[in-house]
Amino acid sequence: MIPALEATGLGRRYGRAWALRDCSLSVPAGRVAALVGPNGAGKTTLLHLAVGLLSPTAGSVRVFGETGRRDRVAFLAQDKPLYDGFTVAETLRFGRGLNPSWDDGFARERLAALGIPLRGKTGALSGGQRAQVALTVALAKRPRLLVLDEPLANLDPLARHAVMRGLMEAVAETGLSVLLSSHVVSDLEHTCDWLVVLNGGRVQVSGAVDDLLEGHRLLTGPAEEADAVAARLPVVARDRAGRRETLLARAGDPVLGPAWASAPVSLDDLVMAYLREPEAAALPRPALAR
Ligand SMILES: Nc1ncnc2c1ncn2[C@@H]1O[C@H](COP(=O)(O)OP(=O)(O)OP(=O)(O)O)[C@@H](O)[C@H]1O
Repeated sequence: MIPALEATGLGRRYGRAWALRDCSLSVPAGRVAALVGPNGAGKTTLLHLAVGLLSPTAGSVRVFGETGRRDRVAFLAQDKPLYDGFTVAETLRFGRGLNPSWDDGFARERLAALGIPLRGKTGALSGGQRAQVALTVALAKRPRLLVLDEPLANLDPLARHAVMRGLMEAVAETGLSVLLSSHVVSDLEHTCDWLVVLNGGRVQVSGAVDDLLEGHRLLTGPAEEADAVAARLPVVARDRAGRRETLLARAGDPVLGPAWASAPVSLDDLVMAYLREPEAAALPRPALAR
């Protein structure tokens, strides 16, 4: 199947500084993919390249196999742009005028189900309601790929949950592919099924969340034996606390000595371990071999 997003040697420079460098990854269609990384990692740059708001300095990015056309891609920018003076109904009318594939029935039903009145001004809505209106506008374009830059920023936990649930419902109903950036990894664990970690403009991790979680373990044991364990297994990060050491290893469930405990990793453990070790990478071959 043609991937929703495929980047090959993708790079973008601002002046002499590379914001994104040598980025090669592929996100399959029908996934909810999370793009995480610290401030300045290059997330917005990658999203803008994906939707065609920026052009690459190097390499290429394809959406459903195409480098040029972006007519079935919807983009929700970081500041969730809505015209505060418009009512919700006017916002929908504006969207309908601009988008040939606009689904007005869907938009009205979705807002009614969320209890958001059409006659109110968008400027008077709560942050969570504004996020839902912006998401409804993006979904009503009936995109094949929806790209969202920090859709959970500035939302409380309930609103974050509601936004993620809305996205998952849209994916289940329409087969939509989603790429979203976020700082809040804990909100992504049960909703995103693909993970991309960007750090310092480079891709550190790209893969199915299930495979990544199954392929890593937290191993805790006596600090004096940790070097021997690390010599046998690919270790991403090490953390010593007194006489115990915890290793986050890229391994199934290794057989270790009786003094060692092995536990599954959470998405948060995994992301934090890679971000602390910028040289570590979990990428599909041949990127890993490189
Ligand atoms: N228009 C620009 N001109 C010059 N440098 C830029 C421009 N946009 C981004 N950069 C730089 O490129 C790098 C990546 O920025 P980008 O906004 O893509 O990161 P990000 O991961 O989205 O960060 P954040 O989480 O803070 O939004 C940063 O060092 C940033 O300063």
